[in-house]
Amino acid sequence: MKLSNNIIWHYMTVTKKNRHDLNGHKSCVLWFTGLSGSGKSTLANAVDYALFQQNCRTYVLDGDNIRHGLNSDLSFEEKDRKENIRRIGEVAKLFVDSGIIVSSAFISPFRDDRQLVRNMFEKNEFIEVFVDCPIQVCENRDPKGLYKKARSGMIPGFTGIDSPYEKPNHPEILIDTKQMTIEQSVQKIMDYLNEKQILS
Ligand SMILES: Nc1ncnc2c1ncn2[C@@H]1O[C@H](COP(=O)(O)OS(=O)(=O)O)[C@@H](OP(=O)(O)O)[C@H]1O
Ligand SMILES: Nc1ncnc2c1ncn2[C@@H]1O[C@H](COP(=O)(O)OP(=O)(O)O)[C@@H](O)[C@H]1O
Repeated sequence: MKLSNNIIWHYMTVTKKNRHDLNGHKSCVLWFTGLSGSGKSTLANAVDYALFQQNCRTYVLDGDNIRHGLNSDLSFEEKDRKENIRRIGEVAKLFVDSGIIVSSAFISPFRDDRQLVRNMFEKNEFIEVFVDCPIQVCENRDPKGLYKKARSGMIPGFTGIDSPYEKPNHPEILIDTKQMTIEQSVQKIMDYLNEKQILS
């Protein structure tokens, strides 16, 4: 059932294109997805910094941070993860509409949910970055001690242990953080943005 009837879209005078022209670059979302500990937050932060250094308008949306506020009512059950990603997709869309280059760092374990977000955007605006890293490596890194807790049964439904992660089939960018350094990864992403003429 549609909950909101009689709602009519109001078109604003300042367009997304106007904002791109003002900023000197286009806007997009770099959608980092991968296991906990794969390096999503590290890379989102590093790319954000690299872009900021080039005078780009940027922002990071990070799973842990958003779950402290906007999505603090959501759990890690499948239906709540779905709602988590849907809301972040909508927030990212607002940022992209405002001319900003968004780096989002959410596990976003389900293909359908990522596809739903992709469908919210225009062509070339949604850039899926698969932060690929074997679970053994993530578990060795265990930057927050969560794998240890999950293995001891303290966090039921932990992604990669007893909750699934569905790898992207055709990500725009694949980063193997077992093999690549943070600097190499940032360079690969910057090269992609330049190649797609997002930064010009
Ligand atoms: N059950 C379970 N499974 C996975 N992760 C868990 C869980 N419980 C808490 N955490 C912590 O929450 C962070 C993931 O939040 P996300 O919003 O990115 O998850 S999701 O996209 O809704 O699946 C995740 O952050 P990252 O480690 O940065 O990925 C964890 O720190
Ligand atoms: N090549 C790499 N790329 C990204 N992170 C790396 C890499 N090598 C080691 N790390 C480390 O792995 C950890 C990844 O943690 P984090 O970025 O919080 O991952 P996630 O956000 O996916 O949970 C950090 O401590 C980071 O310093």
